[in-house]
Amino acid sequence: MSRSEAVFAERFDVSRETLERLSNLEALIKKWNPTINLVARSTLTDIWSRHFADSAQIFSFAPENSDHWADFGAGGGFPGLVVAILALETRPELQISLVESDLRKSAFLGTAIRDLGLSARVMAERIEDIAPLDCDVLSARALAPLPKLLGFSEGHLREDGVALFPKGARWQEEVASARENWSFDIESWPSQVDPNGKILKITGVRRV
Ligand SMILES: C[S@@+](CC[C@H](N)C(=O)[O-])C[C@H]1O[C@@H](n2cnc3c(N)ncnc32)[C@H](O)[C@@H]1O
Repeated sequence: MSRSEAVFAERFDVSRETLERLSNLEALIKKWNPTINLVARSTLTDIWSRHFADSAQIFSFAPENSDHWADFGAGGGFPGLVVAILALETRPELQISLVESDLRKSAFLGTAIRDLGLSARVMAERIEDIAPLDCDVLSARALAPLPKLLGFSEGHLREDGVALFPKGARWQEEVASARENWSFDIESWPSQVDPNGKILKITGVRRV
């Protein structure tokens, strides 16, 4: 086991099977990345601490009784594929929808789901075009500023649902800007991978 795998395993207390699936995902990302740029090349040597840990911390903030998780702009599968891997053993009933409009990236997501034996569906469409998802957890990493994310959540996130958005150093500006048109409750936790970042947990989203 590599040092980064060992650190991840200790931090998130996951099984050997989960580690093996994450290792297989790492290999798939490295294989596909030169052609479709799933993650920044500079982070390829750091997939466990930059991408897997970031996704796993988001998973840890979701309510345990949630039943439908949607990841918007899933890209190379962060956090959505990692959520599907972590859910496989701990929450096998969780329905997972990965929305990704780029056809090559959505093909990658489909291949990863099949090869790793995961349970998730890929929607190769623009968020603006999909039918209401009726999800109770919505995540999006590196997709858009908060006001736009709240617009995306409208019509998809249940009234009592939870949005989980990792944000960087300017998160407070994004929250202030979102307050101009939206009312919501917010909790935030320091990100374990970005010293200036936060994980935002947003509930009770309504237009004002
Ligand atoms: C910067 S990438 C982030 C990918 C992934 N969430 C991550 O953190 O590694 C943003 C992704 O969102 C997708 N995307 C952007 N706008 C979208 C839209 N309107 N509907 C669906 N996907 C979209 C892009 O194709 C891209 O893969």
